[in-house]
Amino acid sequence: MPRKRKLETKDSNTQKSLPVEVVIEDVTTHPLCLHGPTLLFSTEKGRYFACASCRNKECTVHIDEEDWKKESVRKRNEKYYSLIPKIDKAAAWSNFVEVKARHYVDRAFCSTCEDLYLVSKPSKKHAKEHRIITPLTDEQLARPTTWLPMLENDSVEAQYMFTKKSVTTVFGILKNNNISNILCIGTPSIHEEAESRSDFNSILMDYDKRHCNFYPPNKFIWYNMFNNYMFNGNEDEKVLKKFFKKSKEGGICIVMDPPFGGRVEPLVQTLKELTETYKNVCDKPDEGLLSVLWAFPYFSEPYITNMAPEIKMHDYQIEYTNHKKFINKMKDGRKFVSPIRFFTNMPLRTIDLSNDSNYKMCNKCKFYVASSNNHCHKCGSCTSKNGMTYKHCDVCKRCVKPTFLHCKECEMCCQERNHVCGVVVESQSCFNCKQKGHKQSDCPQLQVQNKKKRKSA
Ligand SMILES: C[S@@+](CC[C@H](N)C(=O)[O-])C[C@H]1O[C@@H](n2cnc3c(N)ncnc32)[C@H](O)[C@@H]1O
Ligand SMILES: [Zn+2]
Ligand SMILES: [Zn+2]
Ligand SMILES: [Zn+2]
Ligand SMILES: [Zn+2]
Ligand SMILES: [Zn+2]
Repeated sequence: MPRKRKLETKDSNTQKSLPVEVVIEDVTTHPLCLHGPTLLFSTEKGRYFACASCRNKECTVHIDEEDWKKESVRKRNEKYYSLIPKIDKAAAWSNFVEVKARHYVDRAFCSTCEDLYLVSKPSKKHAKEHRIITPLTDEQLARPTTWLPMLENDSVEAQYMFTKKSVTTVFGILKNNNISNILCIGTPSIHEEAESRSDFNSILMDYDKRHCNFYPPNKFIWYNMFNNYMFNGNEDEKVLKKFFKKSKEGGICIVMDPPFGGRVEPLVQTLKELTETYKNVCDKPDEGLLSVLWAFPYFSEPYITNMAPEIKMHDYQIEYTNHKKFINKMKDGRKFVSPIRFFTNMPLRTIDLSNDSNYKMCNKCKFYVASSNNHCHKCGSCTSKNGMTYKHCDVCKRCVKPTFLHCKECEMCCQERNHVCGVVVESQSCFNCKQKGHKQSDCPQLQVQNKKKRKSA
């Protein structure tokens, strides 16, 4: 009798083992929610439209695909045309100019109202309990990420800022690729740095609309990266197209750092749509995907390379200033290793880490890898993903984490600690699709293929 297998499923959108897929298609005909067009999700139980914003629990729009065909449902959804907020960028900019013209002690920002104002001339009364930040120097106005309170709602906006060192690494990579135009998606600290330099031109697209208080209308777009939605519509489309046109001659790169729980499929779709716009505007029909430097967890690698094979993962461990979870993990005394890596379609050899003693040049791979990474001659690559030194298993014919041991019963390498034969552990990945939580023999991908084969036979 076959042993009963327990499959742990986790109800998060981190794509660990949740059988929910995003259907990739044109979203402009989808129902709306306050965050722009919804995405179409597909599960075993059926397909439905829901908020595109990553794990947004506050947004309750949920419409079954079948119901969307009904006139009454469509009518009810129309209200969102007028409900979706817009921002007055011109007014925000003239306010900034007025505030900037005054002495720094007169400048203040109310974090509760998201309002930049003059202490001597408050535009409205800010209640006692409001969080006021004052004074504000020129330097602070130029770098709001250094003092704006972080939005730390982990599920939706989770803001984690790059350290200075990581910012420097990004600019080094861009320089090595002759890039002078940066489309910053969810990377305000890269935008700030670019704006402070004369050799770069940049635009920020972010869901945090507080940034509109500090930039002229052509430098910031209030944006949802999961459905490629610009809240100010046509006005923003023109701004983006103008930016693309201007970058026709110099190189251009998208530098993107999505919230960590974000889904890969809609993000890749966004990259493709932005590339299409660029190609049309700049009349470059034969260009491939725009250059991209995308910060994301290493365990997303199979999903990203599956959807966009030209995007490769580099071994650089991106550092953040305020990752609470990161810092907590360090309490047990172990050296903390950031799980965030760069994914890029630029040549990996252009990531020069010669000044960083935590990295070494692999002469076989021809790019920098973590010093702890070992080049495996059997696999033909530096195989570590998570910063540990992996070891090769001759039975599985691949390198595995050092905490794994080959189990004859399970016919695969399994986490050594607490291993129970037959129980598939969340952290184990399938040899076929690399997804976690099931073995190759249970791979849904292979089952679909087998079904198709059976049908055609
Ligand atoms: C992990 S932080 C990255 C910050 C970056 N490391 C930096 O130093 O500039 C995620 C960023 O994406 C933005 N963001 C969150 N959800 C978004 C969405 N749906 N669309 C666009 N931007 C979003 C956040 O406001 C934040 O700036
Ligand atoms: Zn206030
Ligand atoms: Zn190597
Ligand atoms: Zn190996
Ligand atoms: Zn093995
Ligand atoms: Zn599988």
